[in-house]
Amino acid sequence: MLELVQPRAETEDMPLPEPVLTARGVSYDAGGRRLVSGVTAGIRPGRRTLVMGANGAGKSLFLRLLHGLIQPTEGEVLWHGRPLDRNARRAQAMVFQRPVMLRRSVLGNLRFALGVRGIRGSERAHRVAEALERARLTDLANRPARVLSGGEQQRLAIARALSTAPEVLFLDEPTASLDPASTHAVEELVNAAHAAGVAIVMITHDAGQARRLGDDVIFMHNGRIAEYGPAGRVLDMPRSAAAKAWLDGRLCLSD
Ligand SMILES: Nc1ncnc2c1ncn2[C@@H]1O[C@H](COP(=O)(O)OP(=O)(O)OP(=O)(O)O)[C@@H](O)[C@H]1O
Repeated sequence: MLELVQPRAETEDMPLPEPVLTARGVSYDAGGRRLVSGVTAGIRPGRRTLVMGANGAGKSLFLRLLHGLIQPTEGEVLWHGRPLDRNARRAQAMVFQRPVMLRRSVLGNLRFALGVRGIRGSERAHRVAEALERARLTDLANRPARVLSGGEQQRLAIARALSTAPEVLFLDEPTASLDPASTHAVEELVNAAHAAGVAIVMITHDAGQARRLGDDVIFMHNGRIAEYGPAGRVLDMPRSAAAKAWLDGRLCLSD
């Protein structure tokens, strides 16, 4: 029987809520290699889970598996205890390091994302206005989204994702190419989403960011979860050799 790998009540007195997403013994093979290997983990509602690990450790693949963008070779991903389906994916949103912008205005990008989910009329207008304000892009609403700066595009991508009211927001290194001010703006958006009850699953290489944002940290190594626990504990007192080495700057590649 598989044991769920998730933070025990190491520093918390409250019982843990049921995971919204569960990976059970998930493996993923491609190119004749096992790239994700036997990952078992639960993503809990209302938590910010930061996924860390060296380049090539399998972090992006793990997020894609959780979001249902790729299918496990072995094992399963469960959404509220049931197999992931199209409706489950619609209750989730994903933002990439290089945001995907439609060839439309800022406003058009927001309207489109809501329209394809059947949200129209005054509800859509309300959500668009809220997203523009949240992303601090109201003044740029009519500008083509593709001419925005990297930071502005990332704010738009996150606000667009949040406008669809997801239960889970996946972020794959959203601040990797941003300056400190833009990084701060993105972190504010992530925290606003967290305050609204959205479960956050975010990849970062930045231990400072993981300390600022993380409730939990999943540390990956060679396609496996080396460690999963409360962020402060994992970052300050790592138990796995891989996390210790990475935090000491000794683990540069997933070797
Ligand atoms: N479709 C594929 N076919 C073959 N190999 C792949 C495929 N997708 C990913 N890989 C390999 O799987 C490994 C894990 O990839 P992944 O993108 O998950 O790493 P990561 O931890 O997100 O790395 P980084 O921090 O560099 O973004 C890498 O060695 C990558 O080259």
